[in-house]
Amino acid sequence: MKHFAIHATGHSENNRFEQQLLNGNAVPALSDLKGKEGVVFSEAVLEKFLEEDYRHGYSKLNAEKDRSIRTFSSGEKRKALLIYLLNQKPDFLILDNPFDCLDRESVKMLKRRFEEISEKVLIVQLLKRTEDLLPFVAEVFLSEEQKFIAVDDFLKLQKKNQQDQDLFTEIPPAPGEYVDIPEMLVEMKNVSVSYNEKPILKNINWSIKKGEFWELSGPNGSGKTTLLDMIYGDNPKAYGVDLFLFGNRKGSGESVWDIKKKIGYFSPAITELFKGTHTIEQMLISGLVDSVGLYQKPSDKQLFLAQKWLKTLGLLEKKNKIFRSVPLLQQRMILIARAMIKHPPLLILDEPSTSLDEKSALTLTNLINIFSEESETAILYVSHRREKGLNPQFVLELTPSAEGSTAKVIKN
Ligand SMILES: Nc1ncnc2c1ncn2[C@@H]1O[C@H](COP(=O)(O)OP(=O)(O)OP(=O)(O)O)[C@@H](O)[C@H]1O
Repeated sequence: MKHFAIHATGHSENNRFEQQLLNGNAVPALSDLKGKEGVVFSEAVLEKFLEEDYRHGYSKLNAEKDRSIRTFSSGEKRKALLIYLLNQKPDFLILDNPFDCLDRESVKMLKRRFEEISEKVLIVQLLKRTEDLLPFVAEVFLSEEQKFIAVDDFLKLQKKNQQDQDLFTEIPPAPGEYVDIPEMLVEMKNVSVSYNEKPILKNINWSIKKGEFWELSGPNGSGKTTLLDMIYGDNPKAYGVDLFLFGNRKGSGESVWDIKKKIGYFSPAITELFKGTHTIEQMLISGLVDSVGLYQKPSDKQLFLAQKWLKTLGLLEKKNKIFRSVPLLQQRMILIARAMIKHPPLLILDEPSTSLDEKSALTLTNLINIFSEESETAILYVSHRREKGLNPQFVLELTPSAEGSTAKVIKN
């Protein structure tokens, strides 16, 4: 059986390409599959199950019936989906970037599993990262050129592409200065968290100071999102523990809204919040006023700053384009720049390179490194993938155990 991969880059103008493929239209090899039973492993399919769970309080993915699938960590949700799909005994399986959000061990385990099922089931892998390429794939279809090439030629091409990367050399200035920001932005002292008596985090001691660049890492379910949520969200677990944000104990004094004013935030999930018809320029400016989209006339100063960022990102000519109409990489860079534009005391980037190909991820890494060097912002970067070239000063590594995850600080 000949399996294949389809490579779509973040630069591709045609974001609907994957959808056409899933309908069996764009690639002849896929139209051969008509009449056969196929299943799709993708974020969109997962979302449907989550919605079902939201509406009916139950989803077919949920093995642990006493707990909503929505409370599973992102890795756990994906594993549950895969088990469900394979139980359908499909003729073919479309894997839409199956390793996004999974830790190394899970990736290894899944790769072995895919190898086994490839003996009976035809696999089509929608691929962004070369390192994710499944070993039994024979040919790669290039979505931009609309042609198949051999795997070896594909790997050579990717290597060359990564060398032709544009580098950022500077970032636009801060709009103003934050006053009364203490040296210690985040401080946790012996913080432990459990859900339904299951320990998740154990005695976490962690402090983030002004201007520091941190990476938060750990396998699926180790508690990264829980920690982030305690800082940025309104996770009730943040109250009643020794967690201090910008000098105040969380839950006393400052409101969540006041805290959010001092934090820039990006996670791929927020892209979904921007369903309106805002232009790229408006999207950037909305980062200065902490709104989802822009609903007031921008000042000259705001327009000037947006102009500088658009120039830095090479998007000046596209400033009046509707945000949702531009390619994935550009949407990603705009939302990350939106989080950076106010030079917040703390910038949180939650899995910012998800769904990007290698070259796009390098571009993003370069922007984050430069921002860290040239601004006074502290950065907290969360990811499973060790991005090539990313320069955090410290890594907080979570290691799961039966009593909850413990944390270790690694200095780079
Ligand atoms: N509301 C909740 N109720 C019960 N358990 C929960 C709840 N929220 C999270 N958990 C559990 O807490 C653990 C930590 O989850 P968390 O999402 O913080 O992990 P993570 O490191 O971000 O994982 P991933 O990398 O897969 O996103 C997981 O086992 C998860 O199932």
